[in-house]
Order: sequence, then C-alpha cells, then structure tokens
Amino acid sequence: MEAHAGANQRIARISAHLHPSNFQEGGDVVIDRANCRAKGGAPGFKVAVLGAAGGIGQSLSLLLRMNPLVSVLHLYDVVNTPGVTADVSHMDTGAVVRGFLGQPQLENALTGMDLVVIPAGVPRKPGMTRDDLFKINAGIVRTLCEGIAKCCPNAIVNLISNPVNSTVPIAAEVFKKAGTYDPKRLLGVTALDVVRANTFVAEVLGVDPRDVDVPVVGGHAGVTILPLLSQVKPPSSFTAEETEYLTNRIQNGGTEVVEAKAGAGFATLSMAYAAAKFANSCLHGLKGEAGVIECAYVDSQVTELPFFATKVRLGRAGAEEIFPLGPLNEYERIGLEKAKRELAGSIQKGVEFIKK
Ligand SMILES: NC(=O)c1ccc[n+]([C@@H]2O[C@H](COP(=O)([O-])OP(=O)(O)OC[C@H]3O[C@@H](n4cnc5c(N)ncnc54)[C@H](O)[C@@H]3O)[C@@H](O)[C@H]2O)c1
Ligand SMILES: O=C(O)C[C@H](O)C(=O)O
Repeated sequence: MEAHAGANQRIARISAHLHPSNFQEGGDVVIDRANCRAKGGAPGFKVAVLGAAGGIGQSLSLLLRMNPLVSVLHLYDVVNTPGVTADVSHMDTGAVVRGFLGQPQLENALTGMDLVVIPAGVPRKPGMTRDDLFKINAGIVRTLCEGIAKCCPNAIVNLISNPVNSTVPIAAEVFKKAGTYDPKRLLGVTALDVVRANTFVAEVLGVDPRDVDVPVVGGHAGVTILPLLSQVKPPSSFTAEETEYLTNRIQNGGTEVVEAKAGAGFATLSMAYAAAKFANSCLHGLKGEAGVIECAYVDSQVTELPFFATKVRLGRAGAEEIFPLGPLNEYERIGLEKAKRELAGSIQKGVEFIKK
C-alpha cells in the first residue's frame, strides 16, 4: 500500500515537471531525471545550446543528446523550449535534459556549463549577405556572452551565429570588458565550410568524403572562406578549372542552400551536423585526448589580423595550439589577400559595436 503511494507521488512529481507552465514560472528545471527512480546521467560534460528551438538548434540538440560525452544538456531559447525539451527528453540516451525559456532563465541555463554552443539569432533570406544580420545578431550575441561571463566564465564557447567574422570579435570584447577573456576558449564555428569542402572535393576526386581533409582558413563569409586545395589530404592535384569551381562552390555553399530552399530556409541540417561534430571534438579535447585538430575562427597571430580561421589543436584549455597557414600556391596567396581585406572590416565592425 505504502509502496503504491510512493510510486504515485513519484509519477505526480514527474508529470508536474513536464507541464509546460513550469517554463513560465521562472522555474528552470523542467525535464530532469532527478525525480525518477533511476537517476541516470552518465559521467561526462555539461553542455548548453543557446537558440535550441531554432532550425539549427533543434537538430543540434538531438545530435548532442546522442553524444556519450554529454551528461547534462541545457536547452535555452526565447521561444518554444518546452516542446523541444520534451521531445528530445524522450530519446533513450544518457544525458539529463533541462529546458530554459526566456531571458530570466538564462543564468540558470548557463551555470556550471563546460561547453556553450550558440546558434541563436536570425538567419538570412535570399538576396541578403551574412553581414545584413549584424544589426540583430550583434545584440543577441552580446547579451548571451554577458551571461556566459557571469555564470560560466571558464566554459568553451562555440559561436555559430552570423556574421561569425564579426560576432566572435563581439564576444571577445564582451569577455574583455567582464575581465573573463581567455582567447583559447572562444571558437567561431567554421566547421560547415570544412564539411562542405570535404564533400565537394570528394565528389571531384571520386572518393569517400570521410577520407578527405581540406583545410579551410580565413573566416565564414564569401571570399573570406579560403579552402587550401594545395593542402588537401590525401595529396591531390586539381586543374585550374577544378580549383576555380571548388573554391567558388565552397565559398557560396550557404547561398546554394538558401537559394535551393527558396525562402523556406537555409542550411540547418548540415550546420547542425557540422556543429555537433565540432562540439564533439571540443569535448574530446576537454577530456585531454591528444591530436584533436579542427579548423576554427579564433584570436590568432597567424596573420596581422586579430582573428583568423586556421587549424587548431583542441585540448583541456580550448584551442591550445594554432597552426600556421603552411605553404600556399599563387591562387591561394591572391585569395588570402582578398580574404584579409574583407575580414579586417568585419572584425573592426564587431569591436566597435561593443566599444562605442
Ligand atoms: N557558422 C555557420 O557556419 C552557420 C551556418 C548556418 C547558420 N548560421 C547562423 O546561425 C544562426 C541561427 O540559424 P538558424 O537557421 O538556426 O535560425 P532560426 O531562426 O531557425 O533559429 C534561431 C533561434 O534563435 C533564437 N533566438 C533569437 N534570439 C535569441 C536570444 N536572444 N536568445 C536565445 N535564442 C534566441 C530564436 O528564437 C530561434 O529559435 C543564424 O545567425 C545563421 O545565419 C551559421
Ligand atoms: O549562408 C548562411 O547564411 C548560413 C550559413 O552561414 C551557411 O554557410 O550556410
């Protein structure tokens, strides 16, 4: 009889926690195994997704919940987190999932996190450039980074929100202002450019994309996306036409998806895949594994610019080593100059947004 009553109480507690009204009351923990008989929660890292209810955020949350290195997954957005959290929480994988809705719950979403992934913000529509998103996304990134500086200053940050070439300098300035800036921990996510480059190069070479590794340096917009085809692994040579075709396609991969979706969207699925892959590498680095290498847009001295994407080695402290560009051919040297000219303005714009 008593056991029965106990079980009923447990069930009532779980049901109460699952009720969407919990999100409106400032209570943060919504779907949590703490109320269940088996506590679950494998050892691992605590990861937050900010913008979790969006096109990228939902698929990314799904993929992160499948990652055995993630023990706690916090899903934060200004809309729709109750539904996304409920949905993702039904997956029979290890991580505890908690949802957070709206600015008053941002601090609870961030407290104690090891890794914060940010796909929050507006995406572009056909005809727009990534820079057209600056006005709205700059403010969103500032607010979220202020929260990170306050609640989890030691977390690794993966910044996806566009224009990445400017939002990363914005984040850096916010952290500098707060006195928490550690350049190794702030990573602009350019992984989608690498994923695209591997795919398109593999198509041309007629090989499996999983066997291809293309370094993509510079930034994440148009000519700032610079694939180094002379450094492709396995070593391959390309005709001038192939080089031109591949470089253009990699630089315009985002536009290709925006146009194909014809106003109904932008790259969300491939981005979620790329972000999950990149986050996984960050977690392997945090674990202390050796030889974890990815391209990322970081605080850098590889060129005269303060931020630049190159290969980095990920470790417990974040981007622990930043690799030089390596030998470039003439085509890449010209591309590099173009990339740097555009990047300089985007970086300046981001810095001024916080300093003004
Ligand atoms: N780095 C890259 O390679 C890359 C690739 C694809 C898209 N993006 C960028 O990622 C961003 C998101 O794209 P999407 O397709 O998921 O857009 P989306 O509109 O589908 O989702 C964005 C989400 O952000 C949320 N959001 C808005 N303001 C917020 C705030 N203040 N706090 C928390 N969440 C907030 C929205 O509610 C929405 O759920 C865009 O800026 C897009 O350009 C970057
Ligand atoms: O192109 C966009 O606006 C989204 C993203 O940056 C991409 O590369 O797909």
